[in-house]
Amino acid sequence: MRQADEFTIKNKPIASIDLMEKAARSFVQSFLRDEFDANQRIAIFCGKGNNGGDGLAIAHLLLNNGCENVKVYVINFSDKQSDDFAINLQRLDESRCKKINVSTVDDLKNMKADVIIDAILGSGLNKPLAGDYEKLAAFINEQNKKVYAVDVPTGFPSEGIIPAEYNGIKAYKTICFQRPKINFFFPESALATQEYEVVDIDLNEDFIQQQDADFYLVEETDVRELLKSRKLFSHKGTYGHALIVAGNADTMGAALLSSLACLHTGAGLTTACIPKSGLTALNSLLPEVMALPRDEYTRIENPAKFKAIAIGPGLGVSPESEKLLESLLATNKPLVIDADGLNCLADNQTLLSKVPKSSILTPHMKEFDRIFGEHEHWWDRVQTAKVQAQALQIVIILKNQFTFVCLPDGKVYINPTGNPAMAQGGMGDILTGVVVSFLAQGYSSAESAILATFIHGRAGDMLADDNAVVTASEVAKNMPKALKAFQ
Ligand SMILES: NC(=O)C1=CN([C@@H]2O[C@H](COP(=O)(O)OP(=O)(O)OC[C@H]3O[C@@H](n4cnc5c(N)ncnc54)[C@H](O)[C@@H]3O)[C@@H](O)[C@H]2O)[C@@H](O)CC1
Repeated sequence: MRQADEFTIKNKPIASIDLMEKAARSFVQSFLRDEFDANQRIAIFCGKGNNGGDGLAIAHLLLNNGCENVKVYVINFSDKQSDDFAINLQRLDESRCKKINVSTVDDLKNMKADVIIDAILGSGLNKPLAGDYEKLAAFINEQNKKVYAVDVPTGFPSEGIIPAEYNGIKAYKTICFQRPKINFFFPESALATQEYEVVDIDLNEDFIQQQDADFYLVEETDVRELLKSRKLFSHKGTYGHALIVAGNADTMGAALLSSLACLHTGAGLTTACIPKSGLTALNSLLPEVMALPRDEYTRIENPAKFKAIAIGPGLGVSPESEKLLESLLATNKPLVIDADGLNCLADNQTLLSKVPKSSILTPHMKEFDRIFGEHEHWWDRVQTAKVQAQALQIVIILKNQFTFVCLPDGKVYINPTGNPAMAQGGMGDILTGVVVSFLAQGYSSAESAILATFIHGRAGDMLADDNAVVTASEVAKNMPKALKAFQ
């Protein structure tokens, strides 16, 4: 973003102070949509860098928009100030805005506010808060008022490890500029902001798109570009045969859910390899799905006849499961490995090096740590996933509210769809069904992983518009609708 700021300033042409003004205007537009009440007391805390400069411009704009009770608190903990902060301070001094200089937190004894705007430190944060800054953050948090953070809450790192003992400002909402910060996608960000909104500040989009980056946010346009529509004269053979090796006597539901999702995302044929005890359930609930009955001696004969194979949901961890997995690994054909398939890898790490290239692993946090080691911070976990995807030349779908799809070339795609209404058992099983379905239809492993996570979350989002909780089978059955929206 910093490079984009510089590029925009050099090439647009736009002076940095005007870019700051544009950022402030975008912030105010969003803030007033949420909070407009001309009588509210609004306290704006401004540091002396560009984040503070934004805060000063915001004060000006709020006054011009009818907010009469705006007070600016200039945080004077350092002598350093940015040029644009100085320009905006001069402008503010010439206005009727009330301004208070804060040299220590004690200067805030009489501070009263209904809403607080945090423009103390932004993306320039280069070390954890300490001393007066830490005290100030604690003071603001203690006010128990709605805090709107400008670009990023003070003390919250935009990238890198988020300390478990977070001591920065706890924002009600963060209004950030042009792109979300990577760290907003980690669960630890809930410590710093309840929500965030991204506002456009007219940075040069072509430049941003051209940048080589490690992290990409998947957008609807990407999905639209990747998804192919079903063709005239096509038949079931066109869309591939998927095999799902899953289920056990007491976890047959996982196999059924995976198969259901595979079916509803368009694989030409779906076969479920399940224990004999599940055949009645499969035949009565999913008549379109074929069965390959399994006992402890079963090996998949002629795996080459399947276009794509998934193994793991509800499979159980046992020597038989491990042997079955090992036999599939030996085919050297990319596999989708989930749940107990992953647990077998964790139990027998020698299998990891045998995972065929372009296979797709779909672990949640615990499964991931069982295989690749404990991680205290999500930032580190994602870095490990990135490194392992490259080292093993596989795709790792690291599941979370925002799922990270780590590709063999080192790129990480962040999936923005999905919601807490989907936090229920079986959701992972259906994701596996969607991934193997796309793989069977001829998409590459990377494409299958990106498309599956997006469509899976989107199908859930559509249902969550009208429902507080959505079940895995409902999400699976909503896949055709989610897909149709992209045709
Ligand atoms: N042209 C631009 O660069 C734009 C920048 N914008 C704003 O500028 C912000 C970034 O501004 P700056 O780079 O000036 O940095 P900040 O305003 O975030 O921070 C100011 C200075 O604080 C110091 N600092 C860092 N960590 C500290 C700590 N823990 N304790 C005490 N001091 C610390 C650093 O020396 C840093 O340069 C963005 O977050 C955004 O709000 C927007 O106005 C959009 C345009």
